[in-house]
Amino acid sequence: MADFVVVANRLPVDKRVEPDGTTTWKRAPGGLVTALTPTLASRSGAWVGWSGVPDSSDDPRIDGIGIRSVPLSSDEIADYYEGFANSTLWPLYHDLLVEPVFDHDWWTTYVVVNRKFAEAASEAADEGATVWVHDYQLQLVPSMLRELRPDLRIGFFLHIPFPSFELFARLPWREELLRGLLGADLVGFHLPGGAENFLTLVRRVLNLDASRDPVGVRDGLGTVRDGSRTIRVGSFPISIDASAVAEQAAAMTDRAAAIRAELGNPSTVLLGVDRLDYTKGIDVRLDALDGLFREGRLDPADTVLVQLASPSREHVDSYIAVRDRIERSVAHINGTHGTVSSPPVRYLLQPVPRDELLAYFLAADVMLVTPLRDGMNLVAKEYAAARADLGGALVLSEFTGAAAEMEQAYLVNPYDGQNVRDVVVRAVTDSPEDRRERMAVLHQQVLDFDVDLWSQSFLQCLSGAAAANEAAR
Ligand SMILES: Nc1ncnc2c1ncn2[C@@H]1O[C@H](COP(=O)(O)OP(=O)(O)O)[C@@H](O)[C@H]1O
Ligand SMILES: O=P(O)(O)OC[C@H]1O[C@H](O[C@H]2O[C@H](CO)[C@@H](O)[C@H](O)[C@H]2O)[C@H](O)[C@@H](O)[C@@H]1O
Repeated sequence: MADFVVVANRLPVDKRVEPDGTTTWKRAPGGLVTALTPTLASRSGAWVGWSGVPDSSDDPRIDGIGIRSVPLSSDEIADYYEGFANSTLWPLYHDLLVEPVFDHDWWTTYVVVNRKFAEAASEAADEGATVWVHDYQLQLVPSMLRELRPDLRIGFFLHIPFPSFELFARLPWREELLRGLLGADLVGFHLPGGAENFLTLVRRVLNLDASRDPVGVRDGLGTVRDGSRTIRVGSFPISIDASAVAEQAAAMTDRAAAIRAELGNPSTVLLGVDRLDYTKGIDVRLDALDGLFREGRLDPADTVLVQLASPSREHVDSYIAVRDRIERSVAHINGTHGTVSSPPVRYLLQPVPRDELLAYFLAADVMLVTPLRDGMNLVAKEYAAARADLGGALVLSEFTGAAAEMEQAYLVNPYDGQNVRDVVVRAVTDSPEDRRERMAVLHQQVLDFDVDLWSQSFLQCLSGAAAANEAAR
C-alpha cells in the first residue's frame, strides 16, 4: 500500500523482450518520471499505468517505485488509446488540427478502461493517501476513484491544452468528462487560459458555481462549488530538471563538434526534435526552409536541417498521413536543393539516445520548435537548459505553452509562413551578442522554474485543497 500514488496512461518503465525471450525493464527517461521520483521514493510511492504493449501484467520494482500495471487488450488499446484518447480528445483539444471522430463504442471502452485505472489506484493507495492522476486519457478517474475511496486526496493534471467552450461543447460526453474531473480536489493546467476555460465550461455546461476571477500562475486558484466540496483549479507550467540537463550536456561538447564535422561543417545547423505528430509543425519548418532556399535567403550548400523524429501512435490514420507528408517534403527539398553528397535535410525516424540528443542541442545554431499547438513543449526548455555556453538560438511557436514563459525566444506564428521565414533568418543572422543576451535569459529562466517547482507547487496546493474539503466533511 502506498502513501503517494501516480496514475498515468504510461508506466515510467520500458519493457524489452530480449532475443533469448527474457524480459527486462528500464526506467523510461520522461520528464514526469524525473519530476516525481524523489517524492515517490521518499513517500513509499506507487505508479499505476499501462506498459505500452497488449496484455502485460508484470509489476517490476524500479528505483524504489512500486509499479502496478493495468493490462489492456489489443481491442482496448485500439478503442481507448488510439481511438477515444488520440483520435477524439487529442485533435479536439489541439484546436481541430484534424477532424475528431465521435464514436460511441470508443467512449464505452474509454469508460471501461478508466474504471480499470481507478480500481488499480484504489487497491494501491493506503488510507488517506495522495493520488495524482495525469492527462486526457484518464479524465474519468478522479470521480470514479472518489466514489471508491472518499478518504483519498486526489489531484488531476492535464498535460495538453484545454479548449474553449465552443470546441469542448461539441463532445457528446461533455458532462461526463467535466464531472469526471470534478472528483479531484485540485485540477491543474499548464496555463491560466486552460484553467479559465475549464471554469467557464463547468459554469455553462453543469450550471455549477465557478469563480470568474483570472487564475494566476501557481497561486490565485479558481474554485468550483459542488455540493459540500470545493474543487480548486490552477495553472502549473511543467518544466524539466534543468540543472541535470545542463550538467549532462556540458560533457557532450566533443561529440557536438564531431556531429558538425559529420554534417560537413556547414555555416548553419538547424535542428528539430519531436514526436512525429501533426501538432508539432514539422511541415511548417520544412516549408520555411524550402521557401528560404527558393528566395536565396539561405544557401542550401551551406545549411543543414537535422530533423530527429520519434515514431508515435503509428496505427492512427492522421499520424500515417503526417508521416507521408513530411517524408515527401524532405524528399522534395533534398531532390530540389541538394546534391548527391550533401542533402540539406537529414531526417531520422527513430528515438535518439539521451546523450546524443544533448550533443545535437549543442551542435545546433538554431533550434526550430514550430508547433501549431502544444500543451507545453519540453524540447524548447531542454534546448535552453543545454545551452549553458549561451550559444545557439531558439525559434519558438507562439502556440506552445512554453512561449508564455520563454519570451526571449525568437517567437513565430506558425500559421504565417512569411513570418516563420523572416524570423528564422533573423535567428540565423542576428549578432552573436544579441543571440547570447536572449539565451542568457532563457537559460536562467529554465534553471529558476524547474520541474521540482512544478511538482512541489502542485502538491502543496493539493494538500491545502484536500485539507479544506476534509474539514468541511
Ligand atoms: N527523436 C527523439 N529522440 C529522443 N527523444 C526525443 C525525440 N523527440 C522527442 N524526444 C523527447 O521527448 C520529449 C518530448 O516532450 P514534449 O516536447 O513536451 O512533447 P510531447 O510530450 O508532446 O512529445 C522530450 O523530452 C524530448 O527530448
Ligand atoms: O504516450 P504517448 O501517446 O506516446 O505520447 C507521449 C506524451 O505526449 C503528450 O505530452 C504532453 O505532455 C508534455 C509534458 O507535460 C507537454 O510538454 C506536451 O506539450 C504534451 O503534448 C501527452 O500529453 C502525454 O500523456 C503522452 O505520454
